[in-house]
Amino acid sequence: MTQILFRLPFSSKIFVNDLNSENENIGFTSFDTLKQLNFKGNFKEVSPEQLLENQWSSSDFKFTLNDLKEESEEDYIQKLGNVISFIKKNKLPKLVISRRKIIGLENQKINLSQSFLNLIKSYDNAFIYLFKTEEESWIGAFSEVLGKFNKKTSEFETMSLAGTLGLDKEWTKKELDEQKTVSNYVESVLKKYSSQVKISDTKDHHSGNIKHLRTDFKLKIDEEHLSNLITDLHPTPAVCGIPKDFCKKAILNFENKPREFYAGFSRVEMSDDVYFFVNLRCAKVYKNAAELFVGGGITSQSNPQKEWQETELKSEAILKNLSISS
Ligand SMILES: C=C(O[C@@H]1C=C(C(=O)O)C=C[C@H]1O)C(=O)O
Repeated sequence: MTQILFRLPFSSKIFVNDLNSENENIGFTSFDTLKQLNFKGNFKEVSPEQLLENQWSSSDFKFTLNDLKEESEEDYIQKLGNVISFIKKNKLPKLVISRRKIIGLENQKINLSQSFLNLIKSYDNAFIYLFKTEEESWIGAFSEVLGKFNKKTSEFETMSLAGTLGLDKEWTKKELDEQKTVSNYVESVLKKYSSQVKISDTKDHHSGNIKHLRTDFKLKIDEEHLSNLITDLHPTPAVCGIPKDFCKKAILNFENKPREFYAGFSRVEMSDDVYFFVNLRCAKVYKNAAELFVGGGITSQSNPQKEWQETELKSEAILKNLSISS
Protein backbone atom coordinates (compact mmCIF):
# COMPACT_ATOMS: atom_id res chain seq x y z
CA MET A 1 0.00 0.00 0.00
CA THR A 2 1.29 3.44 -0.97
CA GLN A 3 1.20 5.57 2.16
CA ILE A 4 2.87 8.63 3.61
CA LEU A 5 3.07 10.13 7.07
CA PHE A 6 4.33 13.65 7.63
CA ARG A 7 4.62 16.51 10.09
CA LEU A 8 5.23 20.13 9.07
CA PRO A 9 7.85 22.29 10.84
CA PHE A 10 6.77 23.77 14.20
CA SER A 11 3.53 21.80 14.18
CA SER A 12 2.25 19.12 16.51
CA LYS A 13 -0.05 17.52 13.93
CA ILE A 14 0.80 14.26 12.20
CA PHE A 15 -0.98 13.56 8.92
CA VAL A 16 -1.49 10.45 6.82
CA ASN A 17 -2.98 10.25 3.31
CA ASP A 18 -6.38 8.55 3.64
CA LEU A 19 -6.43 6.95 0.12
CA ASN A 20 -10.09 8.02 -0.25
CA SER A 21 -9.64 10.55 -3.06
CA GLU A 22 -7.74 11.07 -6.26
CA ASN A 23 -6.21 14.32 -4.92
CA GLU A 24 -2.42 14.35 -4.94
CA ASN A 25 -1.45 16.91 -2.33
CA ILE A 26 1.95 15.50 -1.47
CA GLY A 27 4.74 14.19 -3.67
CA PHE A 28 8.47 13.92 -4.25
CA THR A 29 10.69 14.85 -7.20
CA SER A 30 14.09 13.21 -7.64
CA PHE A 31 17.32 15.25 -7.74
CA ASP A 32 17.56 14.82 -11.54
CA THR A 33 13.78 15.65 -11.76
CA LEU A 34 13.24 12.50 -13.89
CA LYS A 35 11.19 10.70 -11.26
CA GLN A 36 8.06 11.93 -9.51
CA LEU A 37 6.13 10.10 -6.85
CA ASN A 38 2.73 11.46 -5.82
CA PHE A 39 0.52 10.15 -3.05
CA LYS A 40 -3.25 9.99 -3.46
CA GLY A 41 -5.77 10.87 -0.79
CA ASN A 42 -6.77 13.67 1.56
CA PHE A 43 -4.83 14.30 4.74
CA LYS A 44 -6.18 12.80 7.95
CA GLU A 45 -4.71 13.63 11.35
CA VAL A 46 -3.40 10.70 13.41
CA SER A 47 -2.12 10.56 16.98
CA PRO A 48 1.20 8.98 18.00
CA GLU A 49 -0.81 6.29 19.81
CA GLN A 50 -2.72 5.42 16.62
CA LEU A 51 0.56 5.20 14.72
CA LEU A 52 1.93 2.74 17.21
CA GLU A 53 -1.16 0.52 16.92
CA ASN A 54 -0.21 -0.42 13.36
CA GLN A 55 3.58 -0.21 13.23
CA TRP A 56 5.58 -0.16 10.01
CA SER A 57 8.63 -2.39 10.14
CA SER A 58 11.46 -2.91 7.66
CA SER A 59 10.94 -6.66 8.18
CA ASP A 60 7.59 -6.38 6.31
CA PHE A 61 9.25 -5.05 3.15
CA LYS A 62 9.85 -7.22 0.10
CA PHE A 63 12.58 -5.05 -1.44
CA THR A 64 16.18 -5.71 -0.50
CA LEU A 65 19.48 -3.90 -1.11
CA ASN A 66 21.63 -6.22 -3.23
CA ASP A 67 25.02 -4.61 -2.74
CA LEU A 68 25.74 -3.89 0.93
CA LYS A 69 29.30 -2.68 0.30
CA GLU A 70 29.75 1.02 1.02
CA GLU A 71 32.33 3.53 -0.11
CA SER A 72 35.16 3.47 2.46
CA GLU A 73 36.55 6.53 4.21
CA GLU A 74 39.80 6.07 2.30
CA ASP A 75 38.07 5.89 -1.10
CA TYR A 76 35.86 8.88 -0.34
CA ILE A 77 38.80 11.01 0.80
CA GLN A 78 40.73 10.07 -2.33
CA LYS A 79 37.73 10.98 -4.48
CA LEU A 80 37.41 14.36 -2.75
CA GLY A 81 41.05 15.03 -3.64
CA ASN A 82 40.10 14.55 -7.31
CA VAL A 83 37.01 16.71 -6.82
CA ILE A 84 39.13 19.55 -5.39
CA SER A 85 41.52 19.37 -8.39
CA PHE A 86 38.50 19.45 -10.70
CA ILE A 87 37.08 22.49 -8.83
CA LYS A 88 40.40 24.33 -9.14
CA LYS A 89 40.86 23.44 -12.81
CA ASN A 90 37.36 24.64 -13.69
CA LYS A 91 37.40 27.57 -11.22
CA LEU A 92 34.14 26.40 -9.61
CA PRO A 93 32.98 28.27 -6.49
CA LYS A 94 31.40 25.08 -5.11
CA LEU A 95 30.40 21.52 -5.98
CA VAL A 96 28.25 19.35 -3.67
CA ILE A 97 29.32 15.71 -3.44
CA SER A 98 27.51 12.97 -1.52
CA ARG A 99 27.79 9.34 -0.49
CA ARG A 100 25.61 6.58 0.93
CA LYS A 101 26.30 5.21 4.38
CA ILE A 102 24.92 1.67 4.65
CA ILE A 103 23.49 0.19 7.84
CA GLY A 104 23.12 -3.58 7.40
CA LEU A 105 20.18 -5.19 9.19
CA GLU A 106 21.24 -8.81 9.50
CA ASN A 107 18.67 -10.39 11.87
CA GLN A 108 17.56 -6.87 12.79
CA LYS A 109 14.68 -4.62 11.85
CA ILE A 110 13.80 -0.95 11.98
CA ASN A 111 10.57 0.07 13.65
CA LEU A 112 9.78 2.91 11.24
CA SER A 113 6.74 4.28 13.08
CA GLN A 114 8.80 4.66 16.24
CA SER A 115 11.72 6.15 14.25
CA PHE A 116 9.34 8.72 12.71
CA LEU A 117 8.12 9.68 16.21
CA ASN A 118 11.72 9.94 17.44
CA LEU A 119 12.53 12.35 14.58
CA ILE A 120 9.49 14.45 15.48
CA LYS A 121 10.77 14.77 19.05
CA SER A 122 14.32 15.60 17.90
CA TYR A 123 13.63 18.25 15.23
CA ASP A 124 10.93 20.81 15.91
CA ASN A 125 11.95 22.97 12.91
CA ALA A 126 12.05 20.13 10.36
CA PHE A 127 9.66 18.63 7.83
CA ILE A 128 9.48 14.97 8.87
CA TYR A 129 8.14 12.25 6.58
CA LEU A 130 7.96 8.50 6.17
CA PHE A 131 6.59 6.74 3.12
CA LYS A 132 6.31 3.28 1.62
CA THR A 133 5.22 2.03 -1.78
CA GLU A 134 5.37 -1.48 -3.26
CA GLU A 135 8.96 -0.73 -4.35
CA GLU A 136 10.62 1.56 -1.84
CA SER A 137 10.47 3.30 1.51
CA TRP A 138 12.08 6.57 2.61
CA ILE A 139 12.30 8.47 5.87
CA GLY A 140 13.66 11.99 6.31
CA ALA A 141 13.86 15.02 8.55
CA PHE A 142 15.26 18.38 7.52
CA SER A 143 14.41 22.05 7.70
CA GLU A 144 15.63 23.44 4.37
CA VAL A 145 12.76 25.20 2.61
CA LEU A 146 13.02 25.42 -1.17
CA GLY A 147 9.79 27.38 -1.22
CA LYS A 148 6.69 28.26 0.76
CA PHE A 149 3.83 29.97 -1.07
CA ASN A 150 0.82 31.49 0.67
CA LYS A 151 -2.22 31.24 -1.59
CA LYS A 152 -4.00 34.15 0.15
CA THR A 153 -1.17 36.71 0.28
CA SER A 154 0.82 35.45 -2.77
CA GLU A 155 3.94 35.72 -0.64
CA PHE A 156 6.77 33.34 -1.56
CA GLU A 157 9.57 32.54 0.88
CA THR A 158 12.78 30.64 0.38
CA MET A 159 16.16 30.35 2.07
CA SER A 160 19.84 29.95 1.32
CA LEU A 161 21.22 27.31 3.67
CA ALA A 162 24.82 26.14 3.56
CA GLY A 163 28.03 25.83 5.52
CA THR A 164 28.26 23.21 8.24
CA LEU A 165 30.06 23.13 11.60
CA GLY A 166 29.67 21.56 15.02
CA LEU A 167 27.69 23.79 17.39
CA ASP A 168 30.79 24.90 19.33
CA LYS A 169 32.90 25.90 16.25
CA GLU A 170 33.47 29.38 14.76
CA TRP A 171 32.58 30.18 11.13
CA THR A 172 35.54 30.62 8.75
CA LYS A 173 35.85 32.20 5.30
CA LYS A 174 35.29 28.75 3.72
CA GLU A 175 31.72 28.41 5.08
CA LEU A 176 30.90 32.11 4.65
CA ASP A 177 31.94 32.00 0.96
CA GLU A 178 30.14 28.72 0.42
CA GLN A 179 26.87 30.10 1.75
CA LYS A 180 27.28 33.40 -0.12
CA THR A 181 27.44 31.43 -3.39
CA VAL A 182 24.01 29.97 -2.59
CA SER A 183 22.57 33.37 -1.56
CA ASN A 184 23.81 35.05 -4.76
CA TYR A 185 22.28 32.30 -6.87
CA VAL A 186 18.91 32.42 -5.06
CA GLU A 187 18.80 36.21 -5.34
CA SER A 188 19.58 36.11 -9.07
CA VAL A 189 16.72 33.65 -9.71
CA LEU A 190 14.20 35.54 -7.52
CA LYS A 191 14.97 38.87 -9.23
CA LYS A 192 13.54 37.43 -12.45
CA TYR A 193 10.17 37.12 -10.66
CA SER A 194 10.03 40.39 -8.70
CA SER A 195 11.93 43.65 -8.41
CA GLN A 196 11.15 43.67 -4.67
CA VAL A 197 12.94 40.83 -2.97
CA LYS A 198 13.36 41.16 0.81
CA ILE A 199 16.59 39.63 2.07
CA SER A 200 17.29 38.98 5.77
CA ASP A 201 20.58 39.09 7.63
CA THR A 202 22.53 35.83 7.64
CA LYS A 203 22.14 33.88 10.87
CA ASP A 204 22.91 30.51 12.43
CA HIS A 205 20.46 27.70 11.77
CA HIS A 206 20.69 24.80 14.21
CA SER A 207 19.98 21.23 13.21
CA GLY A 208 20.58 18.77 16.05
CA ASN A 209 24.34 18.43 16.61
CA ILE A 210 25.34 20.86 13.81
CA LYS A 211 24.68 24.38 12.58
CA HIS A 212 24.40 26.00 9.14
CA LEU A 213 24.36 29.57 7.84
CA ARG A 214 20.99 30.79 6.62
CA THR A 215 19.58 33.81 4.78
CA ASP A 216 15.83 34.25 4.21
CA PHE A 217 14.18 35.69 1.09
CA LYS A 218 10.62 36.98 0.60
CA LEU A 219 8.76 38.29 -2.43
CA LYS A 220 5.31 38.33 -3.99
CA ILE A 221 4.68 36.26 -7.09
CA ASP A 222 1.71 35.27 -9.26
CA GLU A 223 0.51 31.77 -8.38
CA GLU A 224 0.82 30.79 -12.04
CA HIS A 225 4.60 31.32 -11.82
CA LEU A 226 5.07 29.11 -8.76
CA SER A 227 6.01 25.88 -10.48
CA ASN A 228 8.40 27.66 -12.90
CA LEU A 229 10.09 29.39 -10.00
CA ILE A 230 10.61 26.08 -8.19
CA THR A 231 12.01 24.49 -11.37
CA ASP A 232 14.30 27.50 -11.79
CA LEU A 233 15.56 27.35 -8.19
CA HIS A 234 16.15 23.58 -8.06
CA PRO A 235 18.84 22.38 -7.62
CA THR A 236 20.33 25.30 -5.72
CA PRO A 237 24.08 25.35 -5.01
CA ALA A 238 23.17 24.10 -1.50
CA VAL A 239 22.88 20.65 -3.10
CA CYS A 240 24.50 21.02 -6.56
CA GLY A 241 26.88 23.80 -7.56
CA ILE A 242 27.57 26.70 -9.90
CA PRO A 243 27.25 26.60 -12.93
CA LYS A 244 24.20 24.42 -12.37
CA ASP A 245 24.15 22.19 -15.47
CA PHE A 246 27.91 21.72 -15.55
CA CYS A 247 27.86 20.71 -11.87
CA LYS A 248 24.92 18.32 -12.37
CA LYS A 249 27.00 16.43 -14.95
CA ALA A 250 30.08 16.49 -12.72
CA ILE A 251 28.03 15.04 -9.83
CA LEU A 252 26.88 12.17 -12.06
CA ASN A 253 30.52 11.45 -12.93
CA PHE A 254 31.90 11.62 -9.39
CA GLU A 255 29.09 9.80 -7.55
CA ASN A 256 28.66 6.08 -8.14
CA LYS A 257 24.87 6.05 -8.49
CA PRO A 258 22.06 8.54 -9.18
CA ARG A 259 20.86 10.39 -6.09
CA GLU A 260 17.20 9.29 -6.48
CA PHE A 261 15.06 11.35 -4.08
CA TYR A 262 18.07 12.56 -2.03
CA ALA A 263 18.65 16.29 -2.71
CA GLY A 264 15.41 16.37 -4.69
CA PHE A 265 12.37 18.05 -3.17
CA SER A 266 8.93 17.37 -1.78
CA ARG A 267 5.75 19.35 -2.43
CA VAL A 268 3.01 19.55 0.21
CA GLU A 269 -0.20 21.44 -0.49
CA MET A 270 -2.21 22.49 2.56
CA SER A 271 -5.32 24.73 2.55
CA ASP A 272 -3.43 28.05 2.76
CA ASP A 273 0.19 27.21 1.90
CA VAL A 274 2.13 25.15 -0.59
CA TYR A 275 5.47 23.95 0.80
CA PHE A 276 8.54 22.64 -1.03
CA PHE A 277 11.25 21.06 1.16
CA VAL A 278 14.74 20.04 0.08
CA ASN A 279 15.03 16.31 0.75
CA LEU A 280 18.22 16.01 2.83
CA ARG A 281 19.02 14.04 6.03
CA CYS A 282 17.10 11.08 4.63
CA ALA A 283 17.38 7.32 4.30
CA LYS A 284 16.06 4.68 1.94
CA VAL A 285 14.97 1.64 3.91
CA TYR A 286 15.02 -1.96 2.67
CA LYS A 287 14.25 -5.29 4.35
CA ASN A 288 17.98 -5.94 4.91
CA ALA A 289 19.51 -2.44 5.19
CA ALA A 290 19.13 1.30 5.37
CA GLU A 291 21.02 3.66 3.07
CA LEU A 292 21.72 7.08 4.59
CA PHE A 293 22.38 9.81 2.02
CA VAL A 294 24.86 12.45 3.12
CA GLY A 295 26.87 15.12 1.33
CA GLY A 296 28.48 18.49 1.61
CA GLY A 297 29.67 21.47 -0.37
CA ILE A 298 33.24 21.09 -1.60
CA THR A 299 35.32 24.17 -2.46
CA SER A 300 38.97 24.74 -3.38
CA GLN A 301 39.48 25.36 0.38
CA SER A 302 38.03 22.00 1.48
CA ASN A 303 39.93 19.52 3.62
CA PRO A 304 38.85 15.99 2.52
CA GLN A 305 39.20 14.50 6.02
CA LYS A 306 36.97 17.23 7.49
CA GLU A 307 34.45 16.78 4.69
CA TRP A 308 34.25 13.07 5.53
CA GLN A 309 33.65 13.94 9.19
CA GLU A 310 30.94 16.38 8.11
CA THR A 311 29.08 13.58 6.31
CA GLU A 312 29.46 11.36 9.39
CA LEU A 313 27.97 14.10 11.59
CA LYS A 314 25.12 14.62 9.12
CA SER A 315 24.36 10.88 9.06
CA GLU A 316 23.75 10.95 12.82
CA ALA A 317 20.74 13.19 12.26
CA ILE A 318 18.76 10.17 11.06
CA LEU A 319 20.83 7.31 12.44
CA LYS A 320 20.50 8.17 16.10
CA ASN A 321 16.72 8.31 15.72
CA LEU A 322 16.30 4.93 14.02
CA SER A 323 14.68 2.42 16.29
CA ILE A 324 16.65 -0.75 15.44
CA SER A 325 16.06 -4.04 17.27
CA SER A 326 16.63 -7.75 16.78
C1 LIG B 1 24.10 18.20 1.14
C2 LIG B 1 23.66 18.23 2.40
O1 LIG B 1 23.40 19.39 3.09
C3 LIG B 1 23.47 20.65 2.45
C4 LIG B 1 24.85 21.10 2.38
C5 LIG B 1 25.41 21.86 3.38
C6 LIG B 1 26.90 22.16 3.37
O2 LIG B 1 27.56 21.85 2.38
O3 LIG B 1 27.43 22.68 4.36
C7 LIG B 1 24.61 22.35 4.41
C8 LIG B 1 23.27 22.18 4.41
C9 LIG B 1 22.59 21.59 3.26
O4 LIG B 1 22.16 22.61 2.40
C10 LIG B 1 23.33 16.97 3.13
O5 LIG B 1 22.84 17.05 4.26
O6 LIG B 1 23.53 15.88 2.58
